[in-house]
Amino acid sequence: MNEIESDYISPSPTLEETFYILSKRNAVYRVKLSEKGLCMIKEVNGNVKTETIALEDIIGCRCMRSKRFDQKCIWHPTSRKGNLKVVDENSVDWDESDVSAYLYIYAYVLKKGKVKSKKRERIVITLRFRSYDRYEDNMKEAQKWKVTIKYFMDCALQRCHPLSFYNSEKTSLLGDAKVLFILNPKSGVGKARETFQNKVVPLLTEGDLNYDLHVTRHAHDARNIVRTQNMWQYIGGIVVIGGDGILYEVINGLMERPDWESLFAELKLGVIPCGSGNGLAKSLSYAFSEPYDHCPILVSTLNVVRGMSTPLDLVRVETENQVLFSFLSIGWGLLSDVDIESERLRALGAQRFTMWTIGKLVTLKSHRGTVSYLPIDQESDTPSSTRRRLHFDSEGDVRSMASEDAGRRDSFYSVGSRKSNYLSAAGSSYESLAEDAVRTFGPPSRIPPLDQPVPSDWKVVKGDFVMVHASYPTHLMTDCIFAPDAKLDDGCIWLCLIKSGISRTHLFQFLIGMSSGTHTNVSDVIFVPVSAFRIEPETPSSHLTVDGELIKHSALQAEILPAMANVFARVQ
Ligand SMILES: Nc1ncnc2c1ncn2[C@@H]1O[C@H](COP(=O)(O)OP(=O)(O)OP(=O)(O)O)[C@@H](O)[C@H]1O
Repeated sequence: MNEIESDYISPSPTLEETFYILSKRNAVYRVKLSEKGLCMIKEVNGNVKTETIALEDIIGCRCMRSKRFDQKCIWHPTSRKGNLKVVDENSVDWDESDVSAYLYIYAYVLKKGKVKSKKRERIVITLRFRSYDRYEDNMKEAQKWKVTIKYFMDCALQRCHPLSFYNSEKTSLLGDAKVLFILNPKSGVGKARETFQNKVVPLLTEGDLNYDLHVTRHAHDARNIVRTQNMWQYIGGIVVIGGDGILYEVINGLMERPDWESLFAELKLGVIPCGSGNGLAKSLSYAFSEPYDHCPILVSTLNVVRGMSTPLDLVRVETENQVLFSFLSIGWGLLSDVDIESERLRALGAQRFTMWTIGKLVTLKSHRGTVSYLPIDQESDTPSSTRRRLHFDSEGDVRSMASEDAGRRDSFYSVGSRKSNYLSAAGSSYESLAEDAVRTFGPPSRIPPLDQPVPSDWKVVKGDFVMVHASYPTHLMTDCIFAPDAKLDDGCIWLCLIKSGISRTHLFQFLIGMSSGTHTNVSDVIFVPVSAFRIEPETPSSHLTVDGELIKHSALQAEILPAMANVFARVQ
């Protein structure tokens, strides 16, 4: 046994079978299945070659039977069309003369190379079982392999989420839990429906995912759905097919439920990027070194089909008239103005941001106000991995918090009812949330209310600002690595301040540098990790955005909620 083989097979393979290649004389495949994956040892005229498929690259398998008589290959290591025709094991359209059963195994393996040529490549392995004279017996063998592969995949999921909901008796197999997909047909350039049908559904079928699809009919539809429907039936997760705006709706809709805490602890959230910015989808792939740029939809869908998740920081945002929850960014000034004002160029996709930024630089505006923040000393502060996740009781009190930072329990209840902000988008209808009907739950604040001064250990900067922007994951958009050192659950808000004295050269360097992450060191740019901050604008001269969505202009403060959500990601 060589090194690769022993690595894959130790301690011992669970299933092992020998297959013959009819088209090649004297060629034999020994296929072994263990909890680490598949190991295929090919022997041709005494030469031995070993190929392996790691379990984490396998997304599913299906049992089939033949449709036509003239099959000859026992396995196809590529997606090339052979002359093998098969039908589902339950189909009536089968060839009675062939007693073989087939197992199709679907895997997406990483093709390594230079950064740009790195990609995930589809591999379909077809095993033909025909040792017995009766189809039923051969199918039993194929089923045995299928069940074992599914069992190993389930064990891997269990190892990743040992304390999950599924440990209870409610669901026997992790992989069987249902996923809700919420699709925004208006996101990005308006191609989400086609993308879902052509690129996502085939992967969901291969992964045998149990799911429901909801296509939004208007803005706030997603928010209403997750607030009012039984989300416990979607314990497999909630996945948006759209941009960051639709995920923002889902997160805020969940926070409007009395059972928000247990849902955030159990539910996995996901995004299939069809928007213009797609900041979170890119950040998730970047965090796990996945080749996103080559095929964003494939990489993001694989995250969902595999079912693994990782914790994600959220941010609690309080304005004078509402409490919101954010996963991506908060902005005031230049970048927010570009985001909102370039909406009219939506048909251009992500290009709209670049074009509008150039225009804004010609007539650069500044905005008067005060920005205060509580810096994080990264040397001495507790690393994220050892931070406790806070727990809240049904009244919003913090249970496991130390007494010196006891929660300000009623900060969000004072908000009472809140009017919704409606963004206009051509061709859509809008449905208002009934006033008084919606109440924001979610974790309480641990910082002083907006109408009280900030504590003495906060830093205060007054004056005219070109922009104030904060991000928690790395990427604001696919091509904008705004917080290069961010981790998904580092407990940091990465805050950037640019005052109006900055030269055009430095501002230009800053904007260009955002695509590579070098902007953080440009002169006259303050870039600092904080756990909370406050913006008090003096005049409503600029847009205020949360996760790229426009909110009513007002004073605002934000604080980090470490590891508040769980998101689908390529966790090993
Ligand atoms: N059916 C619909 N018609 C019109 N607007 C909708 C519909 N469904 C959702 N919306 C709204 O569309 C807005 C934008 O959606 P989304 O974030 O999916 O796309 P995007 O703005 O192109 O992407 P990104 O946020 O990444 O830039 C959201 O604020 C959402 O409320």
